Amino acid sequence: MTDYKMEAAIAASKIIANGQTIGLGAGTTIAHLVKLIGKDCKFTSSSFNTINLLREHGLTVLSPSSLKKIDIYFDGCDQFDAELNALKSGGGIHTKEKILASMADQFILLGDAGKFVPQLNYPLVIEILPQALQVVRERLSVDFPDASLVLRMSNQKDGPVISDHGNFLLDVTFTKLPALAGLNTHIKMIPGVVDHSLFYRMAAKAIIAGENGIQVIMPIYPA
Ligand SMILES: O=C(CO)[C@H](O)[C@H](O)COP(=O)(O)O
Repeated sequence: MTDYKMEAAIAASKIIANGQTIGLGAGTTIAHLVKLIGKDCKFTSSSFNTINLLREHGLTVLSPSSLKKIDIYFDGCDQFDAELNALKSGGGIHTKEKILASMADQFILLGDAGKFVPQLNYPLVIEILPQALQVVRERLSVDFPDASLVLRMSNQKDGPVISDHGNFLLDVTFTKLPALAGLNTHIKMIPGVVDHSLFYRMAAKAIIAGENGIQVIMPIYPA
């Protein structure tokens, strides 16, 4: 059976040029890409696992805090739509991922064709300062009364998952995702919210692989 994530990673590896600074996110498609890299580049990553993999492959890893910009940021996602709005909820590291995506000349989404959906319907995750959990929950339950709000719990220890920044993660499932432009700013403006997992109109292109081969998708914004 064809490994479509590997196919997408192979296509992505051909874009990388010697001397570039490359940012990498998390997940299985990115792990394939790390194994394929044959260029003399510098790397940075938002992911503990990806950093370890880069080091195992003898690649140069820089701290994101030492950089102002990067040439390309490649990352997977849970879902994306025709505007290349992406939900990156599962990994719980969207805050760092969004910073790297914003630093890149090009943010390129990678994955199998199943990630491309007509309408996003995956849960949104919100990173919240612990002291603001109750007030943010209350605000969300008033503003989005139909949404289910679930504090992400650890299955490896007692208590909630703690983010890389010492915060909580709240998974928000909407019956229907509200209009994305408004949702993007509305959630971000709630005091106590660090960031949410909707990457609104940030990606420059998506490279996906499926039954029809490799597709490079550019964002289409309505007039
Ligand atoms: O955004 C993410 C998690 O929130 C990851 O990048 C995504 O899940 C990776 O997917 P895959 O393992 O299919 O490459």
